[in-house]
Amino acid sequence: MTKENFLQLSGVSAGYGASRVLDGIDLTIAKGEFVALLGSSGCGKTTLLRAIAGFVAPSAGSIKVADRDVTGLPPDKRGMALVFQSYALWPHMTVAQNIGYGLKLQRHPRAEITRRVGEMEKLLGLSGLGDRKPVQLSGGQRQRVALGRALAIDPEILLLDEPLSNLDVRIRLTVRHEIRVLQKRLGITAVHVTHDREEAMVMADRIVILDSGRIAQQGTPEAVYNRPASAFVAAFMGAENRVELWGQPSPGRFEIEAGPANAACAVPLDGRALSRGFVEARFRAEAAQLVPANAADSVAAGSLELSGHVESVSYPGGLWRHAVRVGDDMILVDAHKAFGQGEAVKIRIPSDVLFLFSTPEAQPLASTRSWPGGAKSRSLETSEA
Ligand SMILES: Nc1ncnc2c1ncn2[C@@H]1O[C@H](COP(=O)(O)OP(=O)(O)OP(=O)(O)O)[C@@H](O)[C@H]1O
Repeated sequence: MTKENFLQLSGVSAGYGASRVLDGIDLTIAKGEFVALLGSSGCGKTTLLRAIAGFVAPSAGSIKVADRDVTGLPPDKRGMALVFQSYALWPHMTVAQNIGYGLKLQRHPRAEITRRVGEMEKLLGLSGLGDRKPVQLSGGQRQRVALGRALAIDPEILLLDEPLSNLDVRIRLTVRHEIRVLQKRLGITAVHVTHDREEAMVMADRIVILDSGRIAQQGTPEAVYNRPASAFVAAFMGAENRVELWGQPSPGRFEIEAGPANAACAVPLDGRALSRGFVEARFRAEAAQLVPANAADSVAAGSLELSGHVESVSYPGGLWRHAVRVGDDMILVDAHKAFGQGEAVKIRIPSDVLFLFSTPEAQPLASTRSWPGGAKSRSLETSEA
């Protein structure tokens, strides 16, 4: 074993009865790494965490910790601790008894339990609260007790199942930070299930995005945010605006042809695997620039320009949000100033924040193409990129 493959899942499939939830998961986690499992509801995050913990038996594949095959081991023999969303504290026990619970089960001497509980209370800022019952604590304090109970048994791996989702937003930000600092300080390996993108981004060293029981992409927060590998990941990471374009690769560039609502442009390929045909373009509301339709300045090389009309304007805070009708699509664009309802506008998207993915229909070569909505291409002037 090296430090890099401390926790190793190979071909793990699992499900409930006849329904398969996880499909051949290969995942390697380094010692001391904080990995977030991110995905929409029902994609299998919790099932994966529970398979690692030993509460769900894989139907195929293996799970190893430091080269030790733990696939067939019961949860308490895996050197892991699980923290739930619901805290799962014993209501009749004090804070100290709750924190010491796992140690008591492991039959540690009473003096050692007292010492370890004291350490945990100090570590988690719970000193002085040892005699309280969970009902006498705030949500954030309760979650810290649950964390203390998990850490008290000195696990090699900490598994966190949406531990912050019951906390109000302000407390969540604090506890999020506390968990991260603690995890780094203790050098503990952590796997954190969440459906909150921002939480995964700020806490994790690496994000693993699941889609229907498979890994859609994994990488640093920066990598999955800025270089999504698929339209699914792009949308999940906030690039919800979507338009369909037609283009073809040329050396080093992807030439996008003018369409009913877009000007022609040439986007640097930058290693993207794109084929001739339709592509799905995705971008974030804040990544695009909104300008009046009659703006005289020329668009930057490689930027995509779309034309449309403002349908509605709102102010969610910080920037003005515009819903812009572009052909059949509704595109959201943020801007520092508000444009008028009905105003003709252009949306400019620089190439580095424009994600392009070939669609399944990308391959066929058609001499005359019908664009969605029936309009033929070349209804906009071609701008040189
Ligand atoms: N005990 C169970 N018995 C049968 N099916 C289950 C069980 N637990 C989960 N499932 C199903 O397995 C699938 C994956 O569930 P899982 O809890 O792993 O998803 P998740 O990604 O954690 O979702 P969420 O974010 O909503 O918690 C879902 O379709 C769910 O209905």
